Amino acid sequence: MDPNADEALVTLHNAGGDEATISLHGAQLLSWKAAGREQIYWSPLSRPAADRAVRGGVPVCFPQFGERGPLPRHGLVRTRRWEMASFPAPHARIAEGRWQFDGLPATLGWPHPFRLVLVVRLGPRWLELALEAHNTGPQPLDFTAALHTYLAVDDVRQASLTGLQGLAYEDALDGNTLKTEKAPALRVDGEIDRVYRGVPPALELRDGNGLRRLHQQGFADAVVWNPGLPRDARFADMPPQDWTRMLCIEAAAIENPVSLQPGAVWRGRQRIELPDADGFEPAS
Ligand SMILES: O=P(O)(O)OC[C@H]1O[C@@H](O)[C@H](O)[C@@H](O)[C@@H]1O
Repeated sequence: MDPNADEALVTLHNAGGDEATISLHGAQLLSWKAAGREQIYWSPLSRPAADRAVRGGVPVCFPQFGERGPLPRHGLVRTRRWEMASFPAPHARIAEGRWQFDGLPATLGWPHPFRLVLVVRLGPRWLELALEAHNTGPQPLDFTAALHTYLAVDDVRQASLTGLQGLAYEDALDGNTLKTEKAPALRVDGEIDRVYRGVPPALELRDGNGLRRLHQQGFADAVVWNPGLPRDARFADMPPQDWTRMLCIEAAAIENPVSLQPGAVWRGRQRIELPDADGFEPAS
């Protein structure tokens, strides 16, 4: 990698031949190749640049999810350069890399100092992103956060997501009205933007290429988002027809913001598994 480039990329390789690529720009995972295919959507029109978010991959949203506060949408860290804190050993059974961001009031214009650490672990047919937030300041730190995962699907209209039935969700397309999910398997055939509360530890996404199981810990909520056929300039960074090729399933802490005391650490993670793929070994 060119260590001076804002978007400098690092690729993790594990012994089973899986790969994951992460950019220093936002510590954003851009690609995960496993079981012979790309598992993550990344827009071919997106270009990482200082102060610009990248459409696709796994943006880290912190310390504000969406527009639920005074900060830019999805917070302060997805558009900043992170540092690589430890490099992966080549071709280990589980490849691991660690990225770090120090949020300083002088550079962010936000009064609460913090440190974020993102650990990416690439196992046999699974990928885990673990986020740590450290309150390095003298006051309590309140935040919302998400791992905004864009999953690649062959056609979202043929996909189904199970595990949400019976959960309360906020429907952003209906003024954040609180509703209850009735569908045993959620199907997406256009725009959707929901925050599901109190999600179970595993959701299952099925599409023409098989099953992906999504585990989350530390994050109580899950966002399900797809823009449908994009209607405004905000999505100029994505080919319009690509809405069928992606579905965001985001591990999130939104409904109950996290309150961290000085010196305390919060941890949340999302793991995506391909349990039916050859070579799958569950995480230990
Ligand atoms: O275009 P952005 O800033 O990356 O946001 C994309 C989407 O992110 C989702 O998490 C939100 O629920 C949506 O409301 C939002 O449109």
